[in-house]
Amino acid sequence: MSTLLNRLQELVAGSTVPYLSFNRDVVDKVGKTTGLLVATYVITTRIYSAFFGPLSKYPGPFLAKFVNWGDGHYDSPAGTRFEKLIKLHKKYGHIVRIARKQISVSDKDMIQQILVKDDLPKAYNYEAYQLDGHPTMFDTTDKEFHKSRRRILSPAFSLRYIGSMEPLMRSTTTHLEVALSKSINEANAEGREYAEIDLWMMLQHYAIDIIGLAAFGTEFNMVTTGHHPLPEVITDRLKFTSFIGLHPKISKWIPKKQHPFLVTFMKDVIQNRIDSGEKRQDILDFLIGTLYTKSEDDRLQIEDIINEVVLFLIAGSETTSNTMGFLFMEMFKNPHVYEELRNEIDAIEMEEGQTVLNNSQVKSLPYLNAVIEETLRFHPANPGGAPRRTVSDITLVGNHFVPKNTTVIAMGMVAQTHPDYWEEADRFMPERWLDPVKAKEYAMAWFPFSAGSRNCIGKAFSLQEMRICVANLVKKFEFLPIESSMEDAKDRRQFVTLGIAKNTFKVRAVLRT
Ligand code: HEM
Repeated sequence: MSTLLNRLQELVAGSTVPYLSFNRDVVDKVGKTTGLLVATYVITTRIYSAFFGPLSKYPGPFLAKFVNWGDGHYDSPAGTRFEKLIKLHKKYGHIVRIARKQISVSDKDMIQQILVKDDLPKAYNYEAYQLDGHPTMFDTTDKEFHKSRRRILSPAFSLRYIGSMEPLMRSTTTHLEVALSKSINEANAEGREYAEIDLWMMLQHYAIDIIGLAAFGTEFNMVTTGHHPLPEVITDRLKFTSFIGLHPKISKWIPKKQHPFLVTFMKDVIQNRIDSGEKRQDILDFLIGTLYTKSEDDRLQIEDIINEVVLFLIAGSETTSNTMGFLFMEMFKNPHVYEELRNEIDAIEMEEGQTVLNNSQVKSLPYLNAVIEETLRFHPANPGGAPRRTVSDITLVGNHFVPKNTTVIAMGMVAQTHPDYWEEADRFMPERWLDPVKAKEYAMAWFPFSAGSRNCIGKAFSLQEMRICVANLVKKFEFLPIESSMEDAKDRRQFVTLGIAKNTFKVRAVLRT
């Protein structure tokens, strides 16, 4: 009783010291206990998930069992994440646990299941690409949203429509030939037998000119003039986009706005198109059409249109030009392939008055198609795989259980070079595609354009462009490798699209007579 009285007297006298120290003790104890409980919970659940959880049976790097690190973890040096994943698959097999809640899969049937049969939605890291809160057809993770966008844009990729793109592909090919011939003639005038040209850059300019015309009827003239501010801004964006895509956690804190130059440029293009009332039936036309649609769900805002068009410029340029660059590299490494292709193309005569081979002359050339397919097998534009997420528990072919909320990467690049599915898998061998029965079988393990509802909408477009460009270049020019360029080009990097570290590939070019 007297102690209680003493305490009361202390408090009344304003001495709060004992009171506070009593509280601090309690707080300390509660804090420590809570901390201990949380730590115990985290450690126990991590240990459980690492060694006993449903993903524990899948092999992978030891630390990956515990940490849910982002894709950036494997991306050192920058742009080489795909090489790390390939190595992990070589070491651990078709299913690798690459992070606590992430697996990478290279079994062809499982990939078909993930992308086609189960059609799993895209993983949330795609959202890092979204600008100003306006998702595009490529980066949305919402299946319904995607369906509606794809429906709007599909007509721009119908075979008939792509056929109508042919004249612009042929005229851009003519520009490319003129630019190349000019360099060669200048070199000859200076007494050199050949011109040294940057084939990589020339092909990039070519693809940008084509997609600029196809997407919104704008002539960039990159092939002729060598520069235009819009593609240059887009190239910068691509590097930024690649970084944020790999580091989605950091990217949450970075404001993601469309580049002001792109906004102003595109707003002008859209406004001019609306004011002129011109109907070009290009991608922009289909997008502008949505501004007047009755259905509110289908009505896009200007920002949506800008982001979609920019997406097409990105998705439709380096993917295609870099594939053609790799194709020439492979032909330099395999001269018999170059010779075979040249023979096939030389057998086609130019028609009276014709200066450029057209699509109907080249679309069914077996060897040309085989060389393109084989190039895409070794150098797919997206070698880092397609990340998807499980929205419920699933069982992959062969009874491999994968729980809900797991990121599953469909690692097509590994499947399409795996000895389980390919004879002489490491050899660049276009001939393998010439036997229709075998080709059908191989196609089941070939994913350069992905598969399922999120496959590449531009596949037919890019194939047509590559056939026309490669056939005409092979027919009219002789390209010869430069050893140092070939050596440099071995360093491949993926910044959204697969490319080469130096972004330049010099070759010697001669006019064929
Ligand atoms: C060699 C050329 C090309 C290759 C190898 C290629 C490859 C791919 C791949 C693998 C995807 C899926 C990406 C993912 O799941 O993250 C994709 C999607 C896409 N591609 Fe391509 N692409 C090429 C050319 C083009 C062209 C020329 C265009 C446009 C004209 C284009 C437009 C798109 C779009 C819009 C998507 C997103 C589709 C969707 O989610 O519905 N691509 N492409």
